[in-house]
Amino acid sequence: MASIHLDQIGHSYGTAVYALEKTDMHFEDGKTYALLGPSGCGKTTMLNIISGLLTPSDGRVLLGGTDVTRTRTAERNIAQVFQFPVVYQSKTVFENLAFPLHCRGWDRSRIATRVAEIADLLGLTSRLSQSARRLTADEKQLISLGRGLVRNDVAALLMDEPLTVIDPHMKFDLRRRIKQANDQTRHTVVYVTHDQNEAMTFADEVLVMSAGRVVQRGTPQQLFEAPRNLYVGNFIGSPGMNFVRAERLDGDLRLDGVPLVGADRCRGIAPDAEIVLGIRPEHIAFAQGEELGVPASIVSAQDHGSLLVVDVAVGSDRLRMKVRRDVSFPAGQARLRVSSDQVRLYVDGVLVN
Ligand SMILES: Nc1ncnc2c1ncn2[C@@H]1O[C@H](COP(=O)(O)OP(=O)(O)OP(=O)(O)O)[C@@H](O)[C@H]1O
Repeated sequence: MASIHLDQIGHSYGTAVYALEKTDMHFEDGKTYALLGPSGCGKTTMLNIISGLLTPSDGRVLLGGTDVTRTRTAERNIAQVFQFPVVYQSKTVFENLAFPLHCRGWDRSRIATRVAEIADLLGLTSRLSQSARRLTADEKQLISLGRGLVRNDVAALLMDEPLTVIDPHMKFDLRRRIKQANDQTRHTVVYVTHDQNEAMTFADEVLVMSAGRVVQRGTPQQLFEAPRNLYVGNFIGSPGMNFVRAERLDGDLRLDGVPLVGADRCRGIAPDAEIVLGIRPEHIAFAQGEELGVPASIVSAQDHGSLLVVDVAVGSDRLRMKVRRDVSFPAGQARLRVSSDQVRLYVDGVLVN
């Protein structure tokens, strides 16, 4: 395994607009990273620069400290898994999984042991002697994944939306299995996805991208708890963070007249700055009994499985809150309890506290 360093990397596909703006990015040896963002934000461009499928317009790629910017993909000692299965149709499942190990000159018994481990992990043991041609698209993609995971001596494992063709029912289980495999091998993994669930459950660190830039990188918890700007707050979470303008009175920040955040958290913020409160739907509840709460009216409720997402109006603002199905709440007017310590403050769209 190796660290990956993108040293002042940038890329343009021949136009004035950079698909990947100049950036310096370090991926630690043995950690799992997700590149997360909407279509066209530059995830695949970054991945292809790491794999060598693309030569960057600017900067250098270092694998384990060695400059590989001009080194061909085949010589970078990396494993890749793509969106669609790449299998040798004429070979059996066993032969497919064994292929990368044969190429490295492993002996037969070592290959058999390692292939058995990976097949077990991916639930392919009973299929090992079958021809790959007969498998479903799901199963073929499992083989591609298996081939990516089977070598534990690669510098890095690069995956580009590898679960796209996988049946949604299997995705959860498969994510768990890939994670489990990786916890054993401690590959350096860079995983491209536009699915935040995939990114947040799979990666040690997530890089949220927008328009050719990494706008925030952090652990799933950091991205959830302290989004650096409104874009990340919106993008992470389902539904995303609520943003409402705060009223500033006697130093406190209020929502519809109710104090939410104390003056101590506004220290250093210009007195005339417009402060926006970022509140996660998970951090709003209905106030109980005599408890002081923010007055609100219920607009609608949507079913999200075991939870309801309730749309509420507070003055002229709309907020969404997540409520357990078994919590009863009033049909019209309500009062909201907001977890003050979880409220984030933004000025000019950027997190300040
Ligand atoms: N070969 C190419 N030639 C010209 N422009 C390209 C090429 N490949 C990508 N682009 C452009 O570069 C930008 C970034 O594309 P990229 O594929 O890296 O984004 P992405 O986040 O991976 O998107 P997706 O999830 O849709 O694959 C987009 O505007 C895209 O249109």
